[in-house]
Amino acid sequence: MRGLRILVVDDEQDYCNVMKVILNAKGHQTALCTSGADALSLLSKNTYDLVITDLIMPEMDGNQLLHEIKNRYPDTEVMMMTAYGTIENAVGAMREGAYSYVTKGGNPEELVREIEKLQSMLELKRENELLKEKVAHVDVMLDSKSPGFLEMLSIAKKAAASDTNVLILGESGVGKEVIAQYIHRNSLRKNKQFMDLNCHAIAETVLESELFGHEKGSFTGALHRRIGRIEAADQGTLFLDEIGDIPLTMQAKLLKTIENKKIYRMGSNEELEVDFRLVTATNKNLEIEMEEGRFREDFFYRISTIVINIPPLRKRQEDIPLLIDYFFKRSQNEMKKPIHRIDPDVMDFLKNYHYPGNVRELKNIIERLVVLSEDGVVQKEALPTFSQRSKPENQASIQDERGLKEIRRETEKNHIESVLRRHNNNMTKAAEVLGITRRQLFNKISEYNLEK
Ligand SMILES: Nc1ncnc2c1ncn2[C@@H]1O[C@H](COP(=O)(O)OP(=O)(O)OP(=O)(O)O)[C@@H](O)[C@H]1O
Repeated sequence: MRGLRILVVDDEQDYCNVMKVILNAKGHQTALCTSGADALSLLSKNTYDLVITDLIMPEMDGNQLLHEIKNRYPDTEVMMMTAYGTIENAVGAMREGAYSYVTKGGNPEELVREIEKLQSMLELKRENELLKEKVAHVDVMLDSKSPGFLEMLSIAKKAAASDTNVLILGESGVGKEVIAQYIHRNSLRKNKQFMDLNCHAIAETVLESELFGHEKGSFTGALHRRIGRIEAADQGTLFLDEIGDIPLTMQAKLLKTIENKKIYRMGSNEELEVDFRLVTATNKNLEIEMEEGRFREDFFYRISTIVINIPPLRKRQEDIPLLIDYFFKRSQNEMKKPIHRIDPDVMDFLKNYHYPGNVRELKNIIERLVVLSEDGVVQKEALPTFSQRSKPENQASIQDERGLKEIRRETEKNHIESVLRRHNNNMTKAAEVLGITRRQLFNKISEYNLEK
């Protein structure tokens, strides 16, 4: 079991010191202070799982301290220490939210047992939260008939069993996060936290605070202490998506963290030990990023002990029918809209489309089809506009040689057409959705020769 972060509060310094020896010997991290005011000051800077406080102290007594703690830090548990003869007070404290009480000067085993009970309870609480999270994420489809995908899965499974850093590569929407979670679920860390962070387009200070956390007041706007993702991933898995987007300075900081397994929250001198497995992902070509000086080589070698390449959906055509079936079932369940007929043209399209947006695009198209279905029937008119126009055989837009202007015009035209259709040609509504005036919309309609 993971040791707890404990704060002992007692006006007798010697007693505090003895407690520290006992608690640290049991694997806990113990901090000490000799008054309620000092305790509150420490609590405002550090996080503790448990405060063990003497009941009788000058100025602020244990009950007052308990009251403050429960008000300000409801997740921190409090244990009362009480001398013989004041047990009633301690029982009263439990009514106020104290976890339990122990007799001061009694057998230390009593204290150790109480803390062990608390550890089990906290562990259970954490596992419960994780379980809830997992149920939300576990709904994926990894059956496959594609040799490339199956080989990738087998590498992922082997990687999961080790504790090495994994880098997942693949186009946008292929399921990099899905595989990161698969690795976590198949690893020894599966009962601990899976913390993820998408590093794309996050300002550097925000990214630093997201990763490392910060103390209250460490920068303008830091109104509260915040635990960073790295700290929260302790004993679990940290998944950093879009790793190719993080600035060089942050790469250097992360490299140091991976090597030392230690962090400081922003604005704090307290060194925190962290133990996590790092999984990263990107759709960028990191070799080019390194050549062009945007990605550190030493960082690359650290994070890429095992590299997993997820093939794009167009290279695993044989899996498309499985995924179609899976997403139809899932969408029907989620939306409570049973489907009993799918227009054969829709199926034909779904099976032959080249899915530049990969599994995400397939999933979105099917969700759309189910939303737009009427009386359990999926009509071909419900397909997105681009797909009604392009026949499967001319969908190879990877070799599209048109200029940007033409592409922009086509996208604009298709989008206006689909918004108009969705709103039954209601010009006011469509103009509002498109963010233009009615007059501008009229002009676009005549420019693109769209039928109203
Ligand atoms: N095998 C799968 N089973 C179920 N859903 C999947 C599967 N693969 C991908 N998806 C779904 O497709 C969407 C995209 O997946 P994911 O976010 O993992 O892709 P990604 O490669 O990380 O994308 P990006 O590069 O844009 O971050 C998600 O909604 C995800 O749930």
